[in-house]
Amino acid sequence: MENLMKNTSLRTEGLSKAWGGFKANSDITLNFLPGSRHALIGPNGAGKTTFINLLTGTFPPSAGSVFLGDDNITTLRPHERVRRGITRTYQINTLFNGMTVLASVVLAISERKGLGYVWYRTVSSEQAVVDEAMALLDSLKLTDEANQLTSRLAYGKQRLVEIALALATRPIVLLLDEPAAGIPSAESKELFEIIAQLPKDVTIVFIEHDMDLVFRFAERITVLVGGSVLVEGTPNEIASNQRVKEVYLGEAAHE
Ligand SMILES: Nc1ncnc2c1ncn2[C@@H]1O[C@H](COP(=O)(O)OP(=O)(O)OP(=O)(O)O)[C@@H](O)[C@H]1O
Repeated sequence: MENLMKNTSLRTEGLSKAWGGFKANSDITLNFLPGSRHALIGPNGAGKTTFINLLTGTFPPSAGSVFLGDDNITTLRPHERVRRGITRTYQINTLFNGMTVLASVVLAISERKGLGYVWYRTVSSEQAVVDEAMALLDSLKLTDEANQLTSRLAYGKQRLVEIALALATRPIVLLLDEPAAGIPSAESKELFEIIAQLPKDVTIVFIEHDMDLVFRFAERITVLVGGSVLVEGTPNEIASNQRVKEVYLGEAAHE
């Protein structure tokens, strides 16, 4: 199913996750504005990845709900959420070795279109799929790498291919879990510049530890501490918030 409702917003109400007695997420109520670039920040162990996992349906919440527009999607499974338009990337490399960049993206588009498992035939016969894949690669500055094996690419380029695969699902909301992790800082700035230029109808939620990147590219920032939302706001509001300075930015400065 193609996603036509690009103005749909993702939001949570009282979302919580406990592991035994430990509360990894507590009562998180957040609204991601359609088309915004929204950073999730917070100290290690603050619950950022847990929250992303609750949004994608990797595991069920202990309490609370996830809504996409008017639909309560709390009980939907991950692949059903992808079909609704919620797609993610991971902190770790999840690419298939032995495939070219183009073939990987063609496969992902074919999957979305219900043409999975016949991708060899698709490559030769479905020019539209190849054209879409090449346009996607162009938007991520990966045209020159189209025919290279993903395993041969520099790590930063591999992260971009992962974003291409996520975008191939035509997401309404793209969740990026530390997209620049492990990438040299010059390259990570380039990566974020490419992310910033992605179509404005895609809401992008990203976890990032590098505060320069966060304050440069985010339009909204949510600070999580100890599994709860400390504060949410514009970069200016976050930068001037005394509690954030005390519990997070000050701490980060001492790392
Ligand atoms: N499957 C699990 N079982 C038990 N505890 C877990 C599980 N997953 C996460 N946790 C715990 O929940 C807490 C929050 O982890 P999470 O990975 O969400 O934090 P984070 O903010 O993403 O941290 P980081 O910035 O280090 O990636 C951590 O203390 C972690 O050990």
